[in-house]
Amino acid sequence: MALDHRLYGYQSNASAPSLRAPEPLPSPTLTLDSSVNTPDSANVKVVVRVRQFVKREIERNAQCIIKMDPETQTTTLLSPSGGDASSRARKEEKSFVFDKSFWSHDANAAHYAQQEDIFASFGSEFLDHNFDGYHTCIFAYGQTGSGKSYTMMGTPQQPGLIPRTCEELFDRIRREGDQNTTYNVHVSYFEVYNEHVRDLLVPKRAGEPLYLKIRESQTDGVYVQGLTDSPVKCYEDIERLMQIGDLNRTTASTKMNDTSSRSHAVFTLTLKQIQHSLSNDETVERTARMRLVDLAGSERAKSTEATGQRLVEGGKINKSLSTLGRVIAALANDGNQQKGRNNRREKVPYRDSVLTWLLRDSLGGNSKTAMVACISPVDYDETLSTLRYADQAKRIRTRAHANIDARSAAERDAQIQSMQETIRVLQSTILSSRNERSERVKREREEGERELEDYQKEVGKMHRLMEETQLVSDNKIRHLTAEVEILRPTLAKLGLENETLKRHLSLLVGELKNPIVLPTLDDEAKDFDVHEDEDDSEDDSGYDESEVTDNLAEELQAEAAHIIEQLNLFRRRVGDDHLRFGNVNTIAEMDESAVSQA
Ligand SMILES: Nc1ncnc2c1ncn2[C@@H]1O[C@H](COP(=O)(O)OP(=O)(O)OP(=O)(O)O)[C@@H](O)[C@H]1O
Repeated sequence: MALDHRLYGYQSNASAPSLRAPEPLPSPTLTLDSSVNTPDSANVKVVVRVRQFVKREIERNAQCIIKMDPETQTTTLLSPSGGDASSRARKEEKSFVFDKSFWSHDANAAHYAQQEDIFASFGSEFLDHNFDGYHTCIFAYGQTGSGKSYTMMGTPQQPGLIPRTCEELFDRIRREGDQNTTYNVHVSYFEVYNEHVRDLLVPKRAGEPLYLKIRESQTDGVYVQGLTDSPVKCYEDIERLMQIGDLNRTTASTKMNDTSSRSHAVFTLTLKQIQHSLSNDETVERTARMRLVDLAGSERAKSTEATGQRLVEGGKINKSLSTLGRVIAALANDGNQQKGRNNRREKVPYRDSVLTWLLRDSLGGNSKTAMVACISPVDYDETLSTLRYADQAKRIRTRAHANIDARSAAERDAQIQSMQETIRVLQSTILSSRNERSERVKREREEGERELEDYQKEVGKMHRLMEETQLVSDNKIRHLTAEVEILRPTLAKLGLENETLKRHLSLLVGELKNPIVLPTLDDEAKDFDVHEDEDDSEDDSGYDESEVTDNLAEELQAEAAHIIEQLNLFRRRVGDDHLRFGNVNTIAEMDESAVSQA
């Protein structure tokens, strides 16, 4: 698992009941391992899954033409029986080796792959990458009705990769997360339908559908403008959003599938881990984006018997999938020839479809990517086409790097300020272009609109940054308050021990200075002779007990002063954060209790 506890440990000596003052509380050292920012070049991981027969196939007594070898991970497409001699000759047996070949055809088979097996084989590994700060993408590809939605989303009884990834994400944060790190998770969900982007988290409205624009920026790459990006605190929040999204997704019944997805659906989780250091107020941010894509299925009009709207949809789906095919082929070829990046960018036809344009980074850039090729157990041609796609995808190499950013609290504040300034400039530009009444109005209006969009984006970013800063601060306050609470009994105990020792010492010093001498019988006999010599009776041993006890008292006082100094340090740190971010009640309470303890 990827969470590195060396970075997170925060030790407290509070439980050690000794007279030693506690060590200054160590803050975790935030270190950036330079190796994590070296791009990690790796091949796209490709797995294949064959589903069981569906009702219509059982009814027509279909024959399974897929064989899988769990040892070698080979998937074999068998030549179907029946048909004429020329078609049998054309449909010969073909074998392919993948990272995994999942046999989900026959539930009684020893190597039967359930939903949890798919997640365990790479969903979990991809989450490790996300916690390390890498972007990932898993996409399901295959003909209509081959099991893509079942694999990605699943059913309430048999949840697929998306719900399992989300649940495991929050489980890990709960199990392994630590108090020096703030975890911030956001979810977006959109579909590409007939080459248009629709936000699946916004309810469908009557009338004109609301399509979103695709834009590109230097800092954010290609993105969907105005897409809902909902903050989520727990798995139940995501579950609710998934339900909204699935209700909004465009599906229809076709001859090949009762609930056929008519769009490509892109579910994105963004995980931001902000790790803070109490000693220098620095933060290290790891930002990872997980894209989980359920593509629409390729389909043959002959098989689906689609007409009208369904036929148009099918055409668009096939067109974007064929662009995806060309992108995969170009990237695979590029991976083979090991050409430079600039060369790659020119050749790969990302811009030829909305889907490939949006997935550009996931397919050939900064992402660790996996493809699940879903196949039906019966259709030779469609399955061969899917297996060929998958075989090509194996050769694609992506170059992922960990998205890690270290900055001080001052830099965070400076960034917020600079954003405020950008927003101010954009606001005034928009206002002045609105007031302008020249012949260039149209062009300027368009520019104004673009500026307005930039403005809205900047405002959104600034809000996010402020929200994160607030979360980090709350976390630090919680952390420091907890430390003070842990130290409180030790401090009280030390105070008591200190008082008792002081009393003992003063008694001891008093006794040494004025010893009480009880008379003995001999003394009584000599009773009258000793008085004159009393003041001269000095100890000549050289060991001055009063000096030792004085030293001890000084040491104890110094330790007590050190403890008080530590407490004051806590108060100052907590005070700083409260001054910056508010919460007056708590600091007042802490001040009171700290003063009373001191
Ligand atoms: N591994 C599996 N085990 C059991 N049933 C499955 C499995 N895979 C798919 N199915 C069933 O097969 C049918 C088609 O699956 P699904 O809707 O996931 O296909 P799809 O590839 O998403 O199709 P489309 O591209 O048309 O949306 C569904 O009834 C689904 O429940």
